[in-house]
Amino acid sequence: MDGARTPDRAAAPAVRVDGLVKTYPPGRPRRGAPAAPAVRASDGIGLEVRRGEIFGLLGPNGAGKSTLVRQLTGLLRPDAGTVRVLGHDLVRYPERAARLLAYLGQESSALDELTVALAAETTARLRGMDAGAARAARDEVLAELELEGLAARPLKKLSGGQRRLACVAAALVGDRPLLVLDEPTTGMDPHARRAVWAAVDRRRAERGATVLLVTHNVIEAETVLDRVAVLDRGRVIACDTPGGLKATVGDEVRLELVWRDRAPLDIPQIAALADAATTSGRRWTLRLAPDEARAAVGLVTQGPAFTALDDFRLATPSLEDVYVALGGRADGAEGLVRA
Ligand SMILES: Nc1ncnc2c1ncn2[C@@H]1O[C@H](COP(=O)(O)OP(=O)(O)OP(=O)(O)O)[C@@H](O)[C@H]1O
Repeated sequence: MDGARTPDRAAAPAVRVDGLVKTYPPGRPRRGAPAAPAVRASDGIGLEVRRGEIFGLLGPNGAGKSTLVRQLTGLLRPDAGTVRVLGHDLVRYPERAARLLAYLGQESSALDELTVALAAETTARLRGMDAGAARAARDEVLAELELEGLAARPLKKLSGGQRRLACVAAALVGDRPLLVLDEPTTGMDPHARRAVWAAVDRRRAERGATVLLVTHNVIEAETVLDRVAVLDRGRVIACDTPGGLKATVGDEVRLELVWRDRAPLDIPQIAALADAATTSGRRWTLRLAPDEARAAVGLVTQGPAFTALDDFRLATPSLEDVYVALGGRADGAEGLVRA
């Protein structure tokens, strides 16, 4: 057996990936359309996720996030490279994934015919719980995600956000040590989103679970993640804490000014600021060192400049700024959706 005698499995990281390569083969030409070229969706990926982390995979559409997690969960075989989950080699033994991790994919139509309650209970049974424990786990997760009112409804008759929430509930039963969640909050309202993040965090805090989260929602990523890997064209182009990544763009501060009518350029200091600003109608955006930003805020919040000012906002760089600074495709940056 692989690693049955491996003494250090207990100390192994939650996930360890080395040299992962996956190329989708070219498609066949179809009537009138040329053959689709081969796509190298994982291009030598190396990653380590520590136990107990909430670790994010961030990147634009088509960056290779889902391809990566499908290899991490034993669903897709890499062309080359290794995947170890809690010390288990999932390329050699993909069948072990089922007891090591819970995976919530982008599509989850498998549960469509079941009611919300049965989806959670059946998943718990499939994860090895006896009937009584499965019912208890079902009741607990439905209460936690405030789904009791929908318990008897089939998933296929729910709204998109409700359906997604029911799928999250099913993914969370059975206490798997690793939760792999691909865009779990898609389509959910803020209340449901908060319930999901609280439930995820509880599993980490109370049960020591590790969470690997795929997202392109920048705001969400900044608030919930311990560390984040930025993917672009099948490669990890950065991996750090959100704060560490933001530090890579320096300690610049973004200052946005919105003028009531037009900027008071007759004030010399404002005219000087204009040179450094990117303007869009009445809106100016400035990237400044913290002391310059402080001085600029002082300038525009008093006297005649203040009279001309409609609004201002001071912000530290976002992960979106980082992504662009790291050289992510300009078109890809549009894939980073704000909440
Ligand atoms: N089954 C497939 N056959 C061929 N190419 C594929 C297949 N699945 C994905 N791809 C291609 O592989 C690349 C990576 O896709 P993937 O779905 O992993 O990206 P992603 O980062 O998850 O994107 P999104 O944010 O849109 O979900 C893309 O160029 C995509 O078109």
